[in-house]
Amino acid sequence: MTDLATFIAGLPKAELHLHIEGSLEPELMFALAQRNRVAIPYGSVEDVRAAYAFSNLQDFLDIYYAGAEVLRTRADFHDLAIAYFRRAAADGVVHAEIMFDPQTHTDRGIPFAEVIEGLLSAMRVAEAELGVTSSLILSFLRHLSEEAAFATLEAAGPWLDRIAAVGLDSSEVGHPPEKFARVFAAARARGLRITAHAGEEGPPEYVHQALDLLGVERIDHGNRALEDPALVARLAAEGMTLTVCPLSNLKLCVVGDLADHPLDGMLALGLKATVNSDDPAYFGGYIAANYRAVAEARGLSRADLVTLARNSFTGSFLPPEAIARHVERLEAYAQP
Ligand code: HPA
Ligand SMILES: [Zn+2]
Repeated sequence: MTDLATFIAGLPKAELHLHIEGSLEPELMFALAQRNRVAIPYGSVEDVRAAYAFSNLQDFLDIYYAGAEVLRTRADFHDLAIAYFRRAAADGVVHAEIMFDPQTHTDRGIPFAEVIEGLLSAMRVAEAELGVTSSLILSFLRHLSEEAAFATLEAAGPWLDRIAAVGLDSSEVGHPPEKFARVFAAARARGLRITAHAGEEGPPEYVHQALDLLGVERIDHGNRALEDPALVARLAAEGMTLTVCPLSNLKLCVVGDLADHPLDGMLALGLKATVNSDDPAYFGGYIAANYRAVAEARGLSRADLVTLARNSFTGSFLPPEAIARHVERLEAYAQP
């Protein structure tokens, strides 16, 4: 490993923007297809990887939802999540807040219990064996209705004490946050924390709505907020965390080239940006690969990398004492 790669892998960090279904590697997709006797439209692992050429978010989502068809049982969700935790631990992740899309599964007849119990059992193993703590973010699919989101929140009822937050993902343009204002109010009333994808492909107005109508505590992506200086000033003044995903941005053509990625520009504007992997099996790398790629493309300093790691803890949904402990441990890495 290069010095930079060693430094990045050793830097304790939290991952705040990770779709567990997006960590389904082609090898596991094939294994689960066989185990569950599900047909998949690929002849080989190489065929799958070759299909991962996207020109926008929707191109990716079509393939991502098709891939999720192989996930059927609680053992599948356990195996999926434990594979992610192993990769994350090797990348220096000590805490992960993982999104899952229950509707992708319940709409295929998979019980909510199978999905969440499989994830929860992997989370217990990750903590006991890898020392990685984690929490769950239930993400509503925004291309579906408000009514369907309410039904999903209802289905989650027995597990609400094991779910940290709700989120909002899937096709952004045409599905503004305002569509889900009432569901998010209900989630807040049940004590859940709040995040939402906004400003990935959608306009700055969607970021305003996420703040004003959903009450988000952080913004997933947020790239297009940079088009609105007043919004940037507000996000900076409120100390709002942005969960930025450099390789995702490249693969979904949110940026044309990593050399033009706005990550360090965000930091310079006083925004609390973080680095995350989004859907690592589809976008070509886990969290350390994201740190490395953007660090090389933008010439980030070690101090910038420590700032990004610090932001990942301060932007997490961990209790304040745990955040303070993680931040203090980072001080050793901040020395020049
Ligand atoms: O990056 C994303 N954006 C929106 N929806 C998603 N679902 C998985 N990944 C994403
Ligand atoms: Zn995402």
